[in-house]
Amino acid sequence: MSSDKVRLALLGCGTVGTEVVRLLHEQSADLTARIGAPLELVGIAVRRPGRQRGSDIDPALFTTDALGLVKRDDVDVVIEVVGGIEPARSWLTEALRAGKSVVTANKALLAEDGATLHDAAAEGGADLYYEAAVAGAIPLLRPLRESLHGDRVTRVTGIVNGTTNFILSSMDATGAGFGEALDEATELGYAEADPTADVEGFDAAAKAAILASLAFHTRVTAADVFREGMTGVTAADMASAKEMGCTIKLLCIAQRGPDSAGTDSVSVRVHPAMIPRSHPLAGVGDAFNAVFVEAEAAGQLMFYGRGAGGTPTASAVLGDIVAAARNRLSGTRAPSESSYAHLPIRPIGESVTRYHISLDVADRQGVLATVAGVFAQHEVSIATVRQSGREDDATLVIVTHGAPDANLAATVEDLRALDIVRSIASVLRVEGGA
Ligand SMILES: NC(=O)C1=CN([C@@H]2O[C@H](COP(=O)(O)OP(=O)(O)OC[C@H]3O[C@@H](n4cnc5c(N)ncnc54)[C@H](OP(=O)(O)O)[C@@H]3O)[C@@H](O)[C@H]2O)C=CC1
Ligand SMILES: N[C@@H](CC=O)C(=O)O
Repeated sequence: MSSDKVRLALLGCGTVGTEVVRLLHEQSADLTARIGAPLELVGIAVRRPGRQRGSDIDPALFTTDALGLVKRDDVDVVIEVVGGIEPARSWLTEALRAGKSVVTANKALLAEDGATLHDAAAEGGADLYYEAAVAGAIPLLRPLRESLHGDRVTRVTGIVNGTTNFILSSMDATGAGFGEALDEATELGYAEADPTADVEGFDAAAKAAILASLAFHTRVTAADVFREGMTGVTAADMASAKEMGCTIKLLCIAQRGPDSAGTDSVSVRVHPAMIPRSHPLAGVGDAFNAVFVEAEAAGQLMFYGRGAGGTPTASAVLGDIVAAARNRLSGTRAPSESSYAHLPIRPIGESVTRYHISLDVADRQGVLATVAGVFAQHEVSIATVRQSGREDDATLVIVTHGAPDANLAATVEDLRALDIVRSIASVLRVEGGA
């Protein structure tokens, strides 16, 4: 690298990439002053080079040959904002092994096979930065990776998907059902044409794996994360949550602690849950993200902001570019990521949570005793019971004390088999509060 410039290759120029280019142009003088040398964008790889990008980018920069661009000798920093596993993994391992710094927003790749990227970075003595991969603009990974390294993080609870938070906030505010709220999110440009990754929790699970890996110094992949989407949350569930002084959020929860045999382990899960309105995450509305970190010495910390969108995400990418460029000029490297702990993953069956169960029952004599008996049989303690309706049209809403997921699953299975239980309308976890 010549010390007069830091040369950048950009892979992808869509929602995030276009904003990265705009900010690089608009903030060029400030960035030069902060880094100590100018940044030069030497090429942009895309699929369709002729496409209108909505900003005045020199057309000569575009190429469809991403690998060729990565391999260019004059490239110092590779910025990947394409997404997906392949070919992104091949491009980035090639760059890192060759000693080029990498900045990526690719949560799917980091969660599925982060180890390959970290190994390639170690092999090439190169920097791998990915602040934008979780919670967009919110500075979160650097605090976990650096500021909290003297502490022991015990739990991370977050709203890390903007689309689903918009949908659930709208259901809460208007009483709308899931479909109606999703249509609104699509109209306003929050939800993608195919919202599966968001509403089924895949996006949040990838982010949860990255957060857990950093928080607990261990390797967690997307496959280790228990995942349940939020498509089953109904207007009735939201109304029930309101009656309890709660709302419903799609949460990612990563916890460190002993498993049933007393071994230090981690559990990572993504699912909708009721939380009390007094919980710090309950007030996080619209498409905002927030992450609540609990550490032994620091106590409780809250990170809040915009978790998606081209400009907020580009802010995090630019921060990483500055860090990588400074390191190259000074011949230093980012603090390496520690994954020394090798903690086992605790199965979901051992997760202890409170539950809210809504049953449609025939209101015959003894129904309550029969239902309560099933809970007792599986050692699930009942905290409250509420009945509404009469005769063949009654609803029982039961809230439990904390119980292992496996016990609750067995309870629900046995309840389903009772002829007085016509249907189980919903089973939702309850998090936060006493
Ligand atoms: N959008 C957001 O709010 C956030 C996104 N991210 C992450 O950022 C990354 C980018 O997301 P986003 O900008 O929304 O995605 P887009 O789909 O808007 O853009 C993807 C870009 O990649 C290009 N591309 C796709 N395949 C290839 C290929 N084989 N070779 C070269 N270029 C290719 C596309 O080219 P073309 O334009 O020609 O089609 C496009 O420019 C993803 O990893 C995403 O998860 C992270 C946080 C938030
Ligand atoms: N689809 C994601 C985008 C950012 O990661 C979201 O809605 O949060």
